[in-house]
Amino acid sequence: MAELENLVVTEKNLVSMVNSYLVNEMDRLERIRQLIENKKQANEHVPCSPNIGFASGDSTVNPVDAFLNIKRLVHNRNSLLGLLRENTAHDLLSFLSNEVMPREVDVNGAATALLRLQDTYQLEPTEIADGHIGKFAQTTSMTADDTFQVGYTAFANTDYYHALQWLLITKEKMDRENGTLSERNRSFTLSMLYDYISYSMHDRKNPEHALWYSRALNAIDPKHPSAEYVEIYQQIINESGSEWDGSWRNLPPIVNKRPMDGVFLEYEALCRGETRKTPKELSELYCFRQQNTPFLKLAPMKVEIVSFSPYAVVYRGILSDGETEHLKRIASPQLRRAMVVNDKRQSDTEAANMEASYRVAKNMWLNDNDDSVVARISKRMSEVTGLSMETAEQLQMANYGLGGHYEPHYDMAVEEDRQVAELNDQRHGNRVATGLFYMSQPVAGGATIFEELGLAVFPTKNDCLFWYNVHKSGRPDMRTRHAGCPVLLGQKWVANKWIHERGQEFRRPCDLSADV
Ligand SMILES: O=C(O)CCC(=O)C(=O)O
Ligand SMILES: [Fe+2]
Repeated sequence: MAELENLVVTEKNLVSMVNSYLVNEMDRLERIRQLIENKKQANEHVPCSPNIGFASGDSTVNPVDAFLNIKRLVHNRNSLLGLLRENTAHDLLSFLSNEVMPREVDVNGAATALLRLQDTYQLEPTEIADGHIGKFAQTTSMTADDTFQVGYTAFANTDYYHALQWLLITKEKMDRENGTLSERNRSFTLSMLYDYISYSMHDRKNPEHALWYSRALNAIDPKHPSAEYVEIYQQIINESGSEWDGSWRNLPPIVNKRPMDGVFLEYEALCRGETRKTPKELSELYCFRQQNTPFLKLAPMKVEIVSFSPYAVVYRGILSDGETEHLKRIASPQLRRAMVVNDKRQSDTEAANMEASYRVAKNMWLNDNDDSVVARISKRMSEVTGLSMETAEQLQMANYGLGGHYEPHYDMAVEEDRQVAELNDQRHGNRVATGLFYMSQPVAGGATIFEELGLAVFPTKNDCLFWYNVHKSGRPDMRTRHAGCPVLLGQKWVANKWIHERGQEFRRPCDLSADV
């Protein structure tokens, strides 16, 4: 998202580069035309034969003619070769190969992001297709070609639930657009559309509709490889005892329920702000001004408790606008696609730093030694939390992508195994606490949610959400499972400060009871 503004500039640059390419290219073609024109005129003044100079038979071999002809031919050949080889597209080609230019995978990524937003925020696909982002914004309406791209992306990912929705919208839009957009201007054909709808209908258990579209495909393109499915669908219908009479009017209603496997319903509800806090629980929460150190006496911190157990607070206004903007400015050029460590969903051999669809963001790290603002923030964090930052990680800056999110996860290592042992050896113990700084305020979406706690915190710029990931005993607190919801509208920038166990022995001592 941080790069989208640059893309607008990129598009403007592209237009001006294509324009100057066209001017150069027309000039080059004109020079080729003139060369041939001159040649034509020159030929008119030269006797037809034996102008090559080496004519056989009885024609006179005139050495001067021969010299002139050879010279002219060589000269013309070189000029023509030079003009043909002149590569005026060179700059344009290298611009188009530049990594800032979006590629096919980005179109697919953006389409997948729309589908994620549709599910999480319970948006109607028809509304999205007409350019409505919930109640938040109205933008350009999509054409049949646009909605086909979304449906096709889902289809290619074997997500037939979304594919069916978006392909049917495409069909409807196409019927409405008839005449204004010819097939030549579309990236798909009617056969493709009927083929994909038919298969999606079949997958979503609508055999009558699958047959209907298969027949339609057969009618327009009898040689299409999928046209033979007509018989298969007919058989499925016969075996199902369907009472359909074969007419369009009596087609049964389409069924297309969202498949629920791998769906985090709790997560999505919290993202929409449907928290599970009772009025009583809410009434117990409070805010206070923290003034327990000499520094804080001079500059009290506004603290808002959002959960008592595990302890989680929001430090209001812990950053200034100037600091936030400074950090985003220095981070922007270095943002790279975020990797996840030790991915549990992969086999051990693949477990390394990797991209994952469940974490869609770009990030980079800022070191205390590199920048005085970064160092100042660490110091302030130590002041308000009472914890040592000696063993904390660098500040991780992250900018979420289109529909960017981070699915439910723990920040600390949760297994009493090699992972924790490694952390103890090299990384100063487990991540005892997290400070999540909000560096921007998305217009909609992008909450940080805690599934177990039924808690959703919506980002507010310059604030920091802080919580303990482990009990005082050092045991991981499994209630801290949390997620970053997809951004519906606007920008989401965060910065993570992960604080480690070593150095906190006297600041947060072990308690007599294990799980406090
Ligand atoms: O962006 C958020 O709200 C959560 C981010 C997060 O949990 C993380 O980066 O570990
Ligand atoms: Fe996290």
